[in-house]
This record gives sequence, C-alpha cells and structure tokens, in this order.
Amino acid sequence: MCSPNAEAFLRALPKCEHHMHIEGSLEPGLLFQLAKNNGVTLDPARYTSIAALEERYKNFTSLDDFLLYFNLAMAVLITEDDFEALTFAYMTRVHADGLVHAEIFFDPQAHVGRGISLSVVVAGISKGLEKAEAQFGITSKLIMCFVRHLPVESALESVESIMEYVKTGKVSGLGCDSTEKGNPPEKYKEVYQRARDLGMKHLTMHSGEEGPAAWVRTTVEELGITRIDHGVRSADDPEVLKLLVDRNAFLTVCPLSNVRLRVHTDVSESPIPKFMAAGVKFSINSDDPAYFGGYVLDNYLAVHKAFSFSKETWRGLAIDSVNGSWCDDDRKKEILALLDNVMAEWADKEI
Ligand code: HPA
Ligand SMILES: [Zn+2]
Repeated sequence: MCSPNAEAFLRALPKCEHHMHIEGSLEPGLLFQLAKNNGVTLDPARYTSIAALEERYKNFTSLDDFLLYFNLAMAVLITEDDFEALTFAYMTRVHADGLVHAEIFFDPQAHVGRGISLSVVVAGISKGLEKAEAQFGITSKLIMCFVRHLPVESALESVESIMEYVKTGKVSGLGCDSTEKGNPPEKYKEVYQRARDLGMKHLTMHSGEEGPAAWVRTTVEELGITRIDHGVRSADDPEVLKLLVDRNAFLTVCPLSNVRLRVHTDVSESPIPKFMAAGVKFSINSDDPAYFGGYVLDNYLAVHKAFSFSKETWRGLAIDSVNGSWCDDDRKKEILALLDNVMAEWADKEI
C-alpha cells in the first residue's frame, strides 16, 4: 500500500503518458454496451459477463494470449461515435489521475481489415481528444501502429494510407506493436524507411517486451529508432543499456502490463532501478489499462509501492517524462511550471 500522502502527491504530479493503446482502454462495461448498441454477437464462450471477463484478464499467459482478447473486442467499435466515446472515456478517467499530456496508439489495420474506414477511426478518436483538450486541458498526440502479425506489405500500405492524416496534423507518429516473438525488428526496416521517406517525423517501436535485449540493440542501431516501447529486456545486457544512454534513447515502460503478461512476476522485479542507475531515460505508462488492472496513476502507485522513491526522485522522473514527449517546447515549459507548483505545495510534506 502507498500512504495517503504518497497517493495524493503522485496524483498531483503532472504526468505524461506515451504508451497507451486506445483499443486497450475498452472497459468490459463499454464493450458489452457497444456490442448491444451495434448488434455485434460476441463469442458466448468468452464473453459471458463483465466479472468473468475481468477474471480472465487476470490470467493472461503471454502477450499473444492477451492479443487474442484485445483483437476480438475491437469488433464492437463500428461508428465514429464509438471511437469518440472510447477516447473520451479514457481521457476523462486519466484526467482524474493527473494526466496532462497523452500520446496514444491505435492500430489502423485492425479496423480497416474488418471494414471500418480509416476516416471513421481517425475522426472519432480525434473528436474525443479535442473534446478532452477543451474540457480538461489535456494535450495529446495520436500515433498509428502497424501490427507485426500481418505481412510487411500490409504495414507498408497502412503507412501510406495514414499520410493524409499526418499532413493534416491528426496523426503525429508511427509505432509498431502486436506479436514480438518470431518477428525481429530488422523485418520492419523497410516500413520505417518508407515512413521517413514520406515525411513521418516521430518514430517508435515496441521492442524488448518479450524479445531479447539484442533486438533492442537492432531497433536502435539498424532501424535508427530511439523511442522504444517497453524495452525492459534491455536490462539483461549492460552494453545495451550503455547504447541507450549514448543514443539518448527513451523507453516507455509499463509495469502493470509486464506483470499481467508475465514478463515479471511482480512490479518489484521491474528493471526501473537498473535504468535509473544506468542513466536510461523512461516514462511510466499503462499500455492497455482496461486489460492490465490499472490506469497511469495505478502504475505510478505500483512503482512507488515497490521502490518507495523520494519526492525528488519522482520530480526527476516527471521531468524525464516531459522531455521524452513529442509535444512542442512551449507545452513542455507549461508542464514543467505545473511541476514546480506541485513541488512547492509539497515542500513541507512527507510522502
Ligand atoms: O504491449 C503490447 N505489446 C504488443 N502489442 C500490443 N498491443 C497492445 N498492447 C501491446
Ligand atoms: Zn503496448
């Protein structure tokens, strides 16, 4: 347990989230509601009740076991309003957690492949983000991910089709997710190169979640990508940690996800202290909050419970999180000013 003061401090700390799949914020309640609204029949063996589904989510055996549920559930997302509702529900929830900036993934291929047009998906998510900025002041960026379980050709098509939304500013970056085992990063060199050629500026990649530290090395050295989603397996190789520091790389770490997907058995096994000792920069994120037992603050609390950081340490992590963001310098300054205010308010209080 965290003390009430620690919880209040971590809630107040201005937080940025860089690793959250919007489809992974689809709570069982909204899932059943949208299935009903849209007349979607869910597999009755898997989707019996909210409680049963929540129990099943506590027993994922691997990334692929989770991905089965993650991909099945998307069937209920049909209309622009569905995507807007999903996005706004997430933003409302994290506003209460003290999130001030969100960089959000979505998987275009997963939607286009089942007949939902890209324009519907992007318009719905964008509306949810715009409404949240107007109402809560949370700034955001939208990042498309291509999925590793489909052929490279499909990823190339997906990157090409997203460019019209990059040009209008609705989409800001490219990531890569889904099954890691059997899909080493070098397989996707061409996809990232195409994105660069087309003018995509912000690049990130899920790497070193289940795959080895050597794949994080490849991601950095051969693909030239220095934002790494997860990257926790880097801690297995001190040379890779050194490479991450030398290249000023940034990891988006997801502690509760790593426990639910059995990367570690407990948050206390997270390599976060190793990253800090080595000087590797990272942020703390929820990944798929509806599936992994918590939103961004829950992840901060779990880290605090495991490692009992001081206020100053948390301040340093909050600064790294701001600096690792893809927002502009003015927004970074605003968030850092919020952080100064919080630190001043908490100057005389213990956590
Ligand atoms: O953590 C993840 N890893 C890979 N693919 C994913 N798709 C959603 N979340 C994840
Ligand atoms: Zn992820």
